Amino acid sequence: MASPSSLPSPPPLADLLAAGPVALFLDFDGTLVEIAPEPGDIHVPDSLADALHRLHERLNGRFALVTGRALDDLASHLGEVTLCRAGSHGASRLLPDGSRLGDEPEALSADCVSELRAYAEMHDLFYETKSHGGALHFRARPEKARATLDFAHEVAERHDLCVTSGKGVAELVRPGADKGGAVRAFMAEQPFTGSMPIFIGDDTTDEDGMAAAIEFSGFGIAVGERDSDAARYHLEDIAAVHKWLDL
Ligand SMILES: O=P(O)(O)OC[C@H]1O[C@H](O[C@H]2O[C@H](CO)[C@@H](O)[C@H](O)[C@H]2O)[C@H](O)[C@@H](O)[C@@H]1O
Repeated sequence: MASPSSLPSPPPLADLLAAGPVALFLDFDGTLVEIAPEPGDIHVPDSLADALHRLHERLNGRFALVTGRALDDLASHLGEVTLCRAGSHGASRLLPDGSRLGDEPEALSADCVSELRAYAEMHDLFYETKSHGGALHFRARPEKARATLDFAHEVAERHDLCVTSGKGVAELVRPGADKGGAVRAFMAEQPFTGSMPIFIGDDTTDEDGMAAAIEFSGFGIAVGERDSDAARYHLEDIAAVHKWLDL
């Protein structure tokens, strides 16, 4: 596990592009936009969507957003985009024209959602309704982190689900929902095939995306103050990400 301070800064993107075709996979919360107290509170600059479309052009279409948010939620913050994007931790994937890449994942059962909602209410947590999962947010109640994670694992076992844990959150998802799956799915498509993937992210869920980038001879860039197993490089914060990408 590498600490942020032990990882170097990445070479300039222009140098990497000059050496050969590069594909960029970008996380959203904590990488492109600042973390906020609750999921709906994020501030997304009006200029961000246009800047990402310019980046998509610069990379000749080898560009994808890969987020834990559901894609409809992403669109409610970023607007409708004509970019490759994977939501619900990589399980729900769209191409720039809006056509689907792979199957749409199933939603959680009503029973499971009721159980999660009841737990959130009882323990004063924020419950985030998601298209293909259910998230228990304990950012405002950090003392509840351990118990919430234990509860999430117990629910996952009973409902044949998995748990993804991120910054202040435990989420129930369908098995196979991870960001590595999104990287592999896009890398099998033109214009990504044969390029060197770079995955940039700030959270534990991004480690799967970075590990998948390594499978294709690429690498990961960890953002912020989190130790990383998979990253080769480090960028200090969101401003540094924007600067490196020239957004
Ligand atoms: O993969 P990402 O794009 O980083 O999405 C991960 C989760 O992001 C959101 O939660 C996180 O950001 C919130 C807003 O800043 C913050 O309040 C929360 O504590 C963070 O966990 C989103 O709500 C989740 O659905 C995503 O899975």
